[in-house]
Amino acid sequence: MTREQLFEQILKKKSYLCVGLDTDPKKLPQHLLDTEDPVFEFNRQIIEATADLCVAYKPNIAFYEAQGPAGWVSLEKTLQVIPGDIFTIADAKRGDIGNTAELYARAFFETLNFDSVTVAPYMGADSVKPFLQPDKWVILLALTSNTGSQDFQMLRLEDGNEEYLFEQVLRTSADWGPADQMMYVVGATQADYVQRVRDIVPNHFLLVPGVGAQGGSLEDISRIGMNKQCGLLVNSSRGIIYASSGPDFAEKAREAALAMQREMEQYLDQYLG
Ligand SMILES: O=c1ccn([C@@H]2O[C@H](COP(=O)(O)O)[C@@H](O)[C@H]2O)c(=O)[nH]1
Repeated sequence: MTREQLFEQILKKKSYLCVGLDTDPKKLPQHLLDTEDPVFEFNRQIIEATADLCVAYKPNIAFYEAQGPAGWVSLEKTLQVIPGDIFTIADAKRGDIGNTAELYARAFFETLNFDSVTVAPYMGADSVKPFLQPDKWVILLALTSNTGSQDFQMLRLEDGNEEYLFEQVLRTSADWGPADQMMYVVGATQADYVQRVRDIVPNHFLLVPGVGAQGGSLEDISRIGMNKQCGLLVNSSRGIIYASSGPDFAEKAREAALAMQREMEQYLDQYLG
């Protein structure tokens, strides 16, 4: 999917919501457990209930890998029921030497036909370049939402500018490819630093996890992070897909997604540059 197509969807749906399909077999509603593929059935109903409210789905690959071969089957079937105009993100956090990275890119872009994949930039340019493909996106971890982001990302560099390491990561990696093939992960819990991110990458899309269960503010991230093409995909996983654990799970997921979409509609009116 191109940047223009993504922006078109954002304007059409008045939403920059990404629904995280972090489907944990242990958290599935009881009544789905005797279906042929409970994980797929759960995802199918979540997608049916939320597809008109979101512009992206982000299965976190760990939830599928942990199930062995059956998990990959559930993931493949899930991708087949996601409407073609919705952006798909393989949250896989890969990163390896060039020839291995090529195989990761093939796995997610060709075999599974995802639009994008998350990658850790720690191994540098050659580990990222194989993901720079036409109409596909690489989403680099920049400033993550967890407390461990302090350990490395927030280290001050002794380079005279006293920049944080995450700023150097943004500055260097922004030259690896065009802004219409690269996004950055920036946690919603990091609102205090989002202006610093925007000072370095004003035009890139940011994938923003960490609202809802992790406590990040949708308002703050929208006010500080939005650019002329919105430039934000805000993810919520548990807050939407586990809004209820009962037979009404899909209905409650829709209500949670609708609440976020309505808030996003306001921010698009207010902050779209
Ligand atoms: O910095 C990061 C990078 C990735 N994630 C992932 O996003 C979702 C968040 O789920 P919630 O249930 O909405 O908290 C999950 O897949 C994480 O692995 C992140 O949280 N922070």
